[in-house]
Amino acid sequence: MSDILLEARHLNKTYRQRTGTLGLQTNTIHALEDVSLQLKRGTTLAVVGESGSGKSTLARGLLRLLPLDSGEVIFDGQDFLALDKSALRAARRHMQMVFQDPFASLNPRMRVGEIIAEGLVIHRIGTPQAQTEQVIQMLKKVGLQAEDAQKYPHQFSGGQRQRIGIARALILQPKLLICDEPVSALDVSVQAQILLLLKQLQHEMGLSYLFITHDLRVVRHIADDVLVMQKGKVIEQGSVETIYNASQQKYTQQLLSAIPGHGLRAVGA
Ligand SMILES: Nc1ncnc2c1ncn2[C@@H]1O[C@H](COP(=O)(O)OP(=O)(O)OP(=O)(O)O)[C@@H](O)[C@H]1O
Repeated sequence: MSDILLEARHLNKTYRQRTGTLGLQTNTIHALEDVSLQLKRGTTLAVVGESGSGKSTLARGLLRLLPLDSGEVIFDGQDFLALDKSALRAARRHMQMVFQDPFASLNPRMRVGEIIAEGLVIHRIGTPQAQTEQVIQMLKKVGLQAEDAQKYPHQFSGGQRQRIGIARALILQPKLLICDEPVSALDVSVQAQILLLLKQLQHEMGLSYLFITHDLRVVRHIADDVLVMQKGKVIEQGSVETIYNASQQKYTQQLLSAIPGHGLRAVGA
């Protein structure tokens, strides 16, 4: 078994936008240009870049939630983009996503227990009783309580709602978790708790994370490796230490300089 869980090779994606008063002209946006990456099992790869750099397009392309123009995605040894419908459904069980806004991504009319159990129900895993037990175990794992299964999302704080989002994503025991700005909507003290929880769960469950963020402060706490994107291109990649201590790129240095305490050390160097 390869120690690489996810590999992307030369991904490209363009969007066409209608412009002009009558919308008769078109403008091509290169959202991904020759993007390649490798995520090692049990580790975290952070994808960093400012707004519009292509991070969400990359996440959605990797999951086949949007079609890519070209490139290859190898997930757990399989040519992911070539899988037929039933093989894709089976593989999707092993890749789950945690979203930025835990309120918008949780159905307000469903009880928390039902939200977390949904993956088990869709994939017809276990009896209703076994599903209930698994949901309760998962609630405890993410720092919530069994009684919380009966409540609705609006009864929780932002941080607790993100715990629910994480429980929902992990109930199927996936191999890969794609986290799309999972702490950006939270207060700084709550961010730290959620990052700590993600780290503990990674260790306990042997998870691999692709962690998308615009915030290099967060990266330092969670990532092993970092990939920096600008305007659809990978401009730098390496271990978190290399990127923090010896970034070669002005753009990365500028992102770093926005971190309080990191200073302007390297900018313009
Ligand atoms: N459906 C779409 N149609 C046209 N252009 C799009 C579409 N989705 C994204 N884009 C453009 O593609 C580029 C990359 O967008 P993307 O959302 O992937 O970046 P991002 O780094 O995730 O940004 P953010 O942090 O703001 O979400 C941007 O220029 C964006 O305007």
